[in-house]
Amino acid sequence: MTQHPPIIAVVPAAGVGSRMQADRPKQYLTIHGKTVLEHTFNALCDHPLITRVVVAVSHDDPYFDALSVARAPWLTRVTGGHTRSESVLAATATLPDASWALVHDAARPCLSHKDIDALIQTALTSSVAGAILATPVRDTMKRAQPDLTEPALIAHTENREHLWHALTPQMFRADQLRAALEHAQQAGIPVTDEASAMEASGHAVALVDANPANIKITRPADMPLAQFYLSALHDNS
Ligand SMILES: Nc1ccn([C@@H]2O[C@H](COP(=O)(O)OP(=O)(O)OP(=O)(O)O)[C@@H](O)[C@H]2O)c(=O)n1
Ligand SMILES: C[C@](O)(CO)[C@H](O)COP(=O)(O)O
Repeated sequence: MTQHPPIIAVVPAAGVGSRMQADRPKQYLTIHGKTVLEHTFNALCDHPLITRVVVAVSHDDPYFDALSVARAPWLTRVTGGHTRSESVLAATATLPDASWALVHDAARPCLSHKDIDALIQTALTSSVAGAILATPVRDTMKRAQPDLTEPALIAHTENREHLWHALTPQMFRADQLRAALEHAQQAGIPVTDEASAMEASGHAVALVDANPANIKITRPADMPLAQFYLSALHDNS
């Protein structure tokens, strides 16, 4: 790859983890002696093209300062918002316009070096505004009827052709991402990932076929899975 603007990782870590039902936000749960957030930082910092990390932490977070990385020179801390996109916007406000923002959930610690490489390669060399890691949908997809019955009832089977799961990291020029997030916020467009904001602003975004082991820890059953995938990643590195 030729000379390019700096690539700065943005880590939204201001969530409460309500679906995890733990005694603390899931990014501070421990796997193999390290918090989920520290595993995520390690995955990003081990990559030679990532020069800095900006983390968004909740305003009343009592855990972050206790981490040994809290005062690392490569780390900038900002205060997160009420939603994930507000947290990402607060972090992108600190980035130089011409830099690349590589946004990655704190809750996805099982990220491989190979997938970061593939994402960066696509974002830097394709004629698109940016790229995201994703995995093609494997299972038959059912749309449930909207009324909340128990059990839920199938309304119809969705066509899964060309359907992908959006993962992170998601990589865009910092100035374009900031403008797209601000536009979505002002227009009241709900965005659950950075690509949604970029799409709403008319940008083309590429999908990079990634390892499905890069799960977002969301519910209690995800913890043993993440533990397994982290062991497998380290055995193969
Ligand atoms: N206001 C928020 C909400 C979420 N996040 C971050 O965005 C990522 C993905 O969000 P999600 O899994 O939904 O996290 P939580 O909000 O923590 O979980 P839940 O929805 O179960 O409450 C996580 O790394 C989370 O810390 C954030 O930075 N700021
Ligand atoms: C960004 C994300 O992880 C991509 O799958 C996801 O959209 C986050 O959504 P959530 O509603 O915060 O779980």
